[in-house]
Amino acid sequence: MLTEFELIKHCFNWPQNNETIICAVGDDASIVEVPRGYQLVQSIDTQVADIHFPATAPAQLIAQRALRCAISDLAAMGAKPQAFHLALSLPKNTSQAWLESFSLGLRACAEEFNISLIGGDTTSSPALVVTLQVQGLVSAGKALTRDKAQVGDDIWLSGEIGRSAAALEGVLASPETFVEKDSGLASDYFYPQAQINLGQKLVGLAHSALDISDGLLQDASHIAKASNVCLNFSAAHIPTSELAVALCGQAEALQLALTGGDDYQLLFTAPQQAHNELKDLNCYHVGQVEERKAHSEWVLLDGQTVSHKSMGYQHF
Ligand SMILES: Nc1ncnc2c1ncn2[C@@H]1O[C@H](COP(=O)(O)OP(=O)(O)OP(=O)(O)O)[C@@H](O)[C@H]1O
Ligand SMILES: Cc1ncc(C[n+]2csc(CCOP(=O)(O)O)c2C)c(N)n1
Ligand SMILES: [Mg+2]
Repeated sequence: MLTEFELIKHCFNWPQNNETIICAVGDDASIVEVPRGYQLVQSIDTQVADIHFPATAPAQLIAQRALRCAISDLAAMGAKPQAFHLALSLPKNTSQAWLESFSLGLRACAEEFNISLIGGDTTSSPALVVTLQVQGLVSAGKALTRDKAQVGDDIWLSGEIGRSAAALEGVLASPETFVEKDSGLASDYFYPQAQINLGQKLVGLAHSALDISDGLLQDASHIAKASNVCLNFSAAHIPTSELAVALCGQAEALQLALTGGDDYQLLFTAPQQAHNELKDLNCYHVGQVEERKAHSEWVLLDGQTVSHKSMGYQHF
């Protein structure tokens, strides 16, 4: 195995092409410029082997999936990706080939989303842990947040949900066999489609937004609580995928869409006058924001209390 410093130089010090990056990999800390009129949006995301991804999945997939999941939080805030830090904790026996594959996957994904690696930290560890701090830029005061949903807003989804959760059983059965992106559900798991372009288009259009990582119902409750409103979903309008229905049936596909997580689609609310524009952006109208009566539910399905045992993924 390479030494700690050889490894950083060899795998994580590639040229950056972004004039807002003043100091990147190699110094004690990074320095970035925030252009006048913009604010910096920052988020940190940890992924642990066999909790967030199968430890035996190809390294290049682990890397790019982790970056896609992390920048999804920038999409949810309407930010344009700028830079990221990588904290990598590696088992002592990690091979150079594994590291090179991880680095290639990370770099390809960073280039696809035009985001620069500006630093990080590398340690040994009993388990593989990938932590990504990501940051992006948004016009000052314009970021999308969870706390501005208004009674009367339409509720929208950026795409089909439940696809990745439907893929999980198959992915866990043989993670090392997945190689290339295709039209199957495993691609939804390994290549979550962070809604970076849509997120920026929603600035000025949506009142509130988040990305769905834990499951629609659980994540919806974050908007409801932050905005002190009730989100009432229409089950018939939740966009499940034909592939998931074919694999596990209509009822299970809906259940996975509501509570499965790993979607990385955006859930957002917008005033009714934005309806046509959002339809043109291929978004799905899935419910209404309503007044919440004291002590009543934050999230309803067809006006009813949600009876599902789990509302989404919980670590503890
Ligand atoms: N250990 C912590 N210390 C301080 N703040 C935290 C900590 N863990 C989470 N948070 C904050 O709590 C909020 C919810 O965190 P969470 O990780 O659930 O974000 P998320 O976007 O909902 O999910 P995801 O982790 O899938 O991106 C965020 O504002 C996050 O910054
Ligand atoms: C191997 C494997 N097993 C289970 C899952 C399901 N899963 C794990 S964490 C999580 C929520 C998001 O995490 P966080 O809230 O930490 O961002 C979900 C849906 C997976 N992705 N991979
Ligand atoms: Mg999020």
